[in-house]
Amino acid sequence: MEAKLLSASSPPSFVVHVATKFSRPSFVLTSLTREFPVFKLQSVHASSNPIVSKTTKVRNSLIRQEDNIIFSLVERAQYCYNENTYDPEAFSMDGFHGSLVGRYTNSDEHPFFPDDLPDHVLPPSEYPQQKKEMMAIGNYISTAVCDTICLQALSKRIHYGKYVAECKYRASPYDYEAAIREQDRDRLMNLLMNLLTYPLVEESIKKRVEIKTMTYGQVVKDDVLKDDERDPVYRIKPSLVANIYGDWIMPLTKEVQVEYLLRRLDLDRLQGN
Ligand SMILES: O=C(O)C(=O)C[C@]1(C(=O)O)C=C[C@@H](O)C=C1
Repeated sequence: MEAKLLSASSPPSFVVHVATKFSRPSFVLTSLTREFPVFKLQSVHASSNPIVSKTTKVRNSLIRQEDNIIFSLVERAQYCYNENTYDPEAFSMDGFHGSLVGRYTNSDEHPFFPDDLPDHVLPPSEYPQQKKEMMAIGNYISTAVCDTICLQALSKRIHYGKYVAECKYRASPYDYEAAIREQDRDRLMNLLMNLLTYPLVEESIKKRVEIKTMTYGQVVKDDVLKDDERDPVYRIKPSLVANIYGDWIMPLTKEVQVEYLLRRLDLDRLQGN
C-alpha cells in the first residue's frame, strides 16, 4: 500500500502514509511538493523500504540530469559570451521592450528571480520590420535560447533539492522538527549534510561530471580510422563543468533543501496534519 502510494507519478494531490515509530498520521501532498522522495541512508538498510527506494530514484534522477546539464553547457560553449544579448539598449526599437526568449509561464519552470521577470514577448506581427531586425541579430537569439536551456536544466536540478530534503525528512522527521520550529538554518544544514561523508560525495560527483564531460564534449576527429596521437579536443573544458557543480550547483541544491525544510511544517499545517 505504502509502496504503491509512494510510487505514484506526480498526481496533483495524493495521500502518503508515513510509518514511523510514533505512528504519525497520513498527510496529503499537493502540487506544492508534487512527487518527492526520502531517506537517511545511514539508518535504513532494507532497499525494500519505500523511503529508501524513493531516495534511490531521486538520486538516480540527479545523476541523469547531469547529462542534460553537460549537453546544454556544451551547446552553449559554441557561442561567445555575447553580453549584448542581455543589454536592453542593444536592440532598442520602438514597440518592443521584452526579453528575447519568453519562458517561465510553464508550471514546472522555476525562475530564479520571480519578482524580476521582464515581459516575455517577441515583437508582435504588427511590427514586421522589428521582427526582421530581430531575426538578423542571429547569434544573440541562439545564445539566449542556449542560456535558457542551460538555466532550465540547472533550475530543475537545483530545485530537486526539495525532493532530496523531503526524503531526508521522511526518514526521520523528529530529527528535523526542533530545528524547523526554531528556523535554525545552520542546524538544518548540519542535519541534512553528514559532514564526514559529504565532502567525499561531492568530490566523487565532481569527478563523475568531469569524466562525463570528457566523453560527451570530446570533438571526434574527422578520420576515425587513422591513428592520431594528438591530445583530445573538448568543446568545453571538463574541469570547468566540474567546478560549476562544486561552486554553484551543489551549494544551491543544499540551500534549496534548507529553504524547503524551513517551510516543511507549514505544509503539514496547511494540509491539516
Ligand atoms: O544527495 C544528497 O544527499 C544531497 O544532499 C544532494 C547533493 C547534490 O547536490 O548532489 C547535495 C549536496 C551534497 O554534498 C551531495 C549531494
